[in-house]
Amino acid sequence: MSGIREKFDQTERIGVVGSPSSTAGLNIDILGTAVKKRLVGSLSVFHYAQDGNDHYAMGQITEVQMQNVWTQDPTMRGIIRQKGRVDPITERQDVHTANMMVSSVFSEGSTGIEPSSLGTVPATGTSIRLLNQSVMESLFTNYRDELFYLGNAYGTSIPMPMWFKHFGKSQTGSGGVGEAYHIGVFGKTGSGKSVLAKMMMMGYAKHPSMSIFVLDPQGEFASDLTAESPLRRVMVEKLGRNVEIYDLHNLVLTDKDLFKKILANSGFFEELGIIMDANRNRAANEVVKALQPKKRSAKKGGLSSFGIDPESSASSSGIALHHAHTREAFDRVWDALGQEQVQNNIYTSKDTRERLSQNYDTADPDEFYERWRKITNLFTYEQKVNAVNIQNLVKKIGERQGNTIIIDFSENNIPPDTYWNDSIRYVLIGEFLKKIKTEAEEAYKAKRLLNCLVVIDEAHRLAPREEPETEDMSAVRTTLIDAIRTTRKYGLGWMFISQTLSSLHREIINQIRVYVFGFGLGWGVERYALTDIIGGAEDAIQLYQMFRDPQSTLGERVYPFMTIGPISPLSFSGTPLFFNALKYPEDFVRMNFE
Ligand SMILES: Nc1ncnc2c1ncn2[C@@H]1O[C@H](COP(=O)(O)OP(=O)(O)OP(=O)(O)O)[C@@H](O)[C@H]1O
Repeated sequence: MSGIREKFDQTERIGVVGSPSSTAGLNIDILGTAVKKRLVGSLSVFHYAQDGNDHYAMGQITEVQMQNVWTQDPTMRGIIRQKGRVDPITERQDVHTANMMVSSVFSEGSTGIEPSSLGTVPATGTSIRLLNQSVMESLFTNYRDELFYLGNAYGTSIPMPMWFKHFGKSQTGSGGVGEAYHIGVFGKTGSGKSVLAKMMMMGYAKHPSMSIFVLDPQGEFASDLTAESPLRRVMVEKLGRNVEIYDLHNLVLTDKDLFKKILANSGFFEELGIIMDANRNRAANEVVKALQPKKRSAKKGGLSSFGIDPESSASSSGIALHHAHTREAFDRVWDALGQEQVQNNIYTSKDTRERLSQNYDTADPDEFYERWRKITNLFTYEQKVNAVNIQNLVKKIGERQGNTIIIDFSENNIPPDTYWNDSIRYVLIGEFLKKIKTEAEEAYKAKRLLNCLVVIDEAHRLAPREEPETEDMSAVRTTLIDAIRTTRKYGLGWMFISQTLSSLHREIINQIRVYVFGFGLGWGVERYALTDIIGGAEDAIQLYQMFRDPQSTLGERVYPFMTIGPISPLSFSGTPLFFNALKYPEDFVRMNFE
């Protein structure tokens, strides 16, 4: 036997089961010896018999109440008002009660400790004790290698056991779930959510078979991994993972339609007075046609050689997209835009066509070439270190398991000669999302699970609840929602990091399985959104509202979180758990990697 009963008997008794209680929530009468303890958030445990076996039920104390009926009597009130206290009554007659939310139950049978459930309510008078590390260790001996720590139970110094199982098929000892979880990490700015998301990422990174892909619009993960940071030390030195970081200095776009889209939206045509969407799109088509092989001289490949055949660029037959940045390519395009037939294709009405013609004649080609070069630089391999296209980059998560790939889309990492704006950022992210989804589908068709976590920072910008302002943003939102709906069963999970719940698309929130809430969502619209998710569990909301803003605390900062979902052996009933994040990096690295 595990000796758990002896250890249990040695733990501190804080109260007894009181009445009324139910399997959903227990009422606890707090013992006089425990009323001066900080109990809210404490992990507590009780022993009871169910189906002839010893059972241990665990949970957190969510609320402590005090009542003294004597002091509510009007006469007593009067005396207390004058004297401040009535000795036999004030304090002595105080009755403290607490609510305990049971989050997990284990039974001790002949085969050892096994998960069970609270199938009955223990008798009044059943002792409630404070869970200590020694009991916890006995309970989880079988899972010891899988446990991972993000924090201590709220308001205590007891580490809260958690686990981050990979998304692949379960092999002996590797504990895969065989499907992915979508995860949401929420909290207002400064609540510590980015740090927590990184800690969770490291939890997953412990599995050598799991790939991690980070879409990093702020460059936060990238900068943390480039420098000699704790994150880098853990990922590279301790876990021996292959970490690759890419930004626009490396990325090469290859898609012809993407080129048309970017060109049409780049302002290039506006400078020629081509304003309306439809006309700009037609103009972009004409540009692409101009780069294609001329019909009479086309010897090989025709359309299919466009953008694919690296040898074709200099030939008169066509100019490959990755050579479009050359002056030769531009001259050909510029020349085409001056032709009457081409202008006819852009504008059907005579007036507008003539205006275009005039604008063209007075335009300075050198100036236009400068603009052209910045756009086409997105599509070239030249002068790029480790040049890689989106397709090949995404393949890295499928071809070799255990890769960690970070794509930095931040403003401060744009090469000087490259055209860049928010719209392109969205278009690029959209391309990544589509390719990632395809990669997962292909793996699944080949009877593999991708076993990959995609981390998306600033998720509310990519999938806002309100209708996005532009078509590009709207397309990204649709792609993202579509991807997360379908990829779970392919072993592809998404971790969304966001400052808000209320402005993130509902469909994303609905698909999330593991929620982590940091400080700052307890009021106004955020509170509504939160209540919606946790099903109106008032106790939990009240405890969540006691969280203090880490940015305005005196002394050492604590970063409190509430989590719901299958990331802890302490919670398989879906009840929220409360913890304070471990001090990062010191305590976190020591607890998990040393
Ligand atoms: N567990 C922790 N231990 C020590 N310091 C922490 C911890 N969590 C966060 N911090 C510190 O608090 C600050 C804010 O944390 P973080 O960047 O994670 O917040 P955030 O909620 O992601 O904010 P933003 O939305 O602005 O990115 C950082 O300086 C970080 O180093």
